[in-house]
Amino acid sequence: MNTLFPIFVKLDQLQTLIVGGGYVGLEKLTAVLANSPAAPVTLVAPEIRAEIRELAAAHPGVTLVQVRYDDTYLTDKDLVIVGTNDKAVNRQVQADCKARKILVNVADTPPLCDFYLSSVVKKGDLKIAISTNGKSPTFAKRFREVLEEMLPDSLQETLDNLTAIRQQLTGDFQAKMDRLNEITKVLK
Ligand SMILES: C[C@@]1(CC(=O)O)C2=NC(=C\c3[nH]c(c(CCC(=O)O)c3CC(=O)O)Cc3[nH]c(c(CC(=O)O)c3CCC(=O)O)/C=C3\N/C(=C\2)[C@@H](CCC(=O)O)[C@]3(C)CC(=O)O)/[C@H]1CCC(=O)O
Ligand SMILES: NC(=O)c1ccc[n+]([C@@H]2O[C@H](COP(=O)([O-])OP(=O)(O)OC[C@H]3O[C@@H](n4cnc5c(N)ncnc54)[C@H](O)[C@@H]3O)[C@@H](O)[C@H]2O)c1
Repeated sequence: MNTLFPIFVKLDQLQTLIVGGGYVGLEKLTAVLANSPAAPVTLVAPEIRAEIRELAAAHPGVTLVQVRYDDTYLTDKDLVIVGTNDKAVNRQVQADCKARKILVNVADTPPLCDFYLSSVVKKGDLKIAISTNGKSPTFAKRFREVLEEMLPDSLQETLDNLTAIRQQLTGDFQAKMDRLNEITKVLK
């Protein structure tokens, strides 16, 4: 049973720390910025890949700190993603986060994660997050590609129309709900 509870997090209102500046750091920073381009993110690592520097140059919310991790970088952080090539460092960051009740993702080490990243399908305002419960990230990626292909670009127009209708509807809560359910029946 997949007991993970999906939520959509406002990363542009939170402080995120990424520890590690290699391929994993790049992958996770890319995932964060693809969804929340203005998110304040600090990335700390003694070596930082050139692609990460390019991303940081294009995203003013990103701060790069070229030093080894120490726990002072957890001050005022809400969310941490760690993926260094030193397992002892990864474990230490996880323990430091637990002590401070900060949610942490240890990339590639599911038992140490408080949350997983998901594959994300985007069509305008519609966003679908895919989890395989950690069973196969590759399946999640492929399924994202299938859904991206399947969903029409016109979906945004549908959402915009529904927003307009939603704002114009009068009556009590139940009446509005009934009307919106009636209008969207065609989707079933
Ligand atoms: C969805 C996505 C989001 C993202 O990272 O942004 C994501 N992994 C992605 C890709 C990917 N990751 C890996 C491969 C190589 C092929 C393969 O192993 O399948 C590929 C494929 C590729 O890159 O093509 C390696 C890998 N990943 C994990 C392990 C450890 C293990 O399984 O034990 C290992 C083995 C490491 C090793 O061998 O040492 C673990 C996790 N990876 C997760 C998320 C979480 C579960 C998500 C779920 O429930 O499915 C979880 C549990 C934790 C986490 O990292 O958050 C992103 C696709 C984005 C997209 O394109 O849509
Ligand atoms: N790259 C992948 O797709 C992938 C896939 C599966 C598993 N992994 C595993 O994930 C780990 C990281 O992979 P990678 O490809 O990003 O490695 P990498 O060698 O490209 O980068 C490692 C990063 O960790 C940083 N680092 C090391 N010690 C640190 C410290 N004390 N504080 C802060 N940062 C520190 C380094 O400076 C570097 O930026 C490895 O153990 C690897 O085996 C990677």
